[in-house]
Amino acid sequence: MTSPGAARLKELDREHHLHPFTDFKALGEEGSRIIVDAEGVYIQDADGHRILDGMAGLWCVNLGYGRQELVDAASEQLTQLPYYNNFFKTTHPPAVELAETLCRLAPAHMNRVFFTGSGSEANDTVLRMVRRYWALKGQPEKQWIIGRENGYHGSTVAGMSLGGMAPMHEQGGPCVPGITHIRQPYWFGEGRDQTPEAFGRACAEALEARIQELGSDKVAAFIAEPVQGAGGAIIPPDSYWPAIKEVLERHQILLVVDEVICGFGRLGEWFGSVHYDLKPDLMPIAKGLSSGYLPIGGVLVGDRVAETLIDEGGEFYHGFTYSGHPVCAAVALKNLELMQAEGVVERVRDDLGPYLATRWKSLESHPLIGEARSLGLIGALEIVADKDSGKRFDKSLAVGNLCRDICFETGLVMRSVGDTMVISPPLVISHDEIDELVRLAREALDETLRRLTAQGVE
Ligand SMILES: Cc1ncc(COP(=O)(O)O)c(CNc2cccc(C(=O)O)c2)c1O
Repeated sequence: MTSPGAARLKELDREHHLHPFTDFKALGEEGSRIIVDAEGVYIQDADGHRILDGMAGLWCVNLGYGRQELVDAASEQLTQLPYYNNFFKTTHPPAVELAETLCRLAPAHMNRVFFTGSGSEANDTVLRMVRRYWALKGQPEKQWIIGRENGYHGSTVAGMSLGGMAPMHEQGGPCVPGITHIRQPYWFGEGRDQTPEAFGRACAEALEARIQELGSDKVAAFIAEPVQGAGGAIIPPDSYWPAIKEVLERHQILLVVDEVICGFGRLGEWFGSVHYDLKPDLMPIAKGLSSGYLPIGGVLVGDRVAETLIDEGGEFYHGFTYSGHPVCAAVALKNLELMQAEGVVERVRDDLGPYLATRWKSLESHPLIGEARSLGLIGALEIVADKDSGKRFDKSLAVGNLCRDICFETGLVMRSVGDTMVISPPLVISHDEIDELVRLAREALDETLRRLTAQGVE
């Protein structure tokens, strides 16, 4: 059956398809963009527009589009064994080999992995494991989990509750009990009355204060992303993580480092935990694990939690139909093999990350930009109404969304988080493509400024 034309697809999409994180009515009125093809760092829509995908899909297409090796790995596994589960004391080669590979790439103390179908399911698993661990240790009252305001840990009820995004809580609440949030290390948005170093320490002191408030014997875990992604590519001050580590080491509290975005080379290391010298007890993963070609997630489990769950736990009543799905695992395994063979992570650390940092920083000279920051291949631009004061535009203007839509017109995907523009390109991007990304971003900022000026916006 031939696929309907673009116009027909848009009509059917409007009639039948409810999109994630979308104002359904507004999209119905505006119509959706049909993405039909992709190669390298580019996507192509049904109208023939070639667009540089500065977001690698949703922070996930780390190896870029069109990797035939991943297609072949899926095809071969589909032919060999399209599905079987790991429930009935059964397993299959892809799940075993992927588990071994992941544990070899993970920090030395992490030697077990539990597979899921997504990052949200990984964080649901984290919640279940944290509670189970402390019950097995004879401390079931250690129930509180501390997250951060504006942190993102998924869209299941547990993921939403672990995350600190108020609009999600207002829509999807009541949240899972026993979860509380402290301030985020967002210096540009919340800390510019202090030096970044002082602000980083102040955010860590907030963790200490909350632990004291709740009682150290009642706090089970702290969950955080190394760099907050969906919250706006929030790179913490250098003082933040060392201070957080010091607080956690003084209390018997598990550390959960959510690596769904920061994992698999995004920050120039296999995991953000390596970049920040963290020792997670639990590490949710997804996205770059398979470069987004097929859905797979999981939780890497540190020895002290794993050994308790194994030696004292008996049956752990938790799991999903697609936990360790053979085709998804086969693609993830090939993805990791290619990343290792091509030296992708090392190139982000030693070449592409530094190159992007220099080119990205040049955008800070733009009249609309208050800060241009990046780490590895994650970057953010803070759009401001006044460069000196950092004053923002009125939220009603939705300048970030305007800039995002203009980016698409100029041939670039950049994500807007409020008035913060975010990029997270594929890790196979070249210097020339980084130059093009920065040029297109500057063009979009110029056009955004032109339109605001034409509207009489100061
Ligand atoms: C840190 C983190 N943890 C968990 C999840 C949930 O993963 P799943 O989506 O696979 O259930 C995420 C997902 N992050 C995510 C997902 C969708 C959109 C955007 C955006 O920034 O627009 C970000 C994430 O960024």
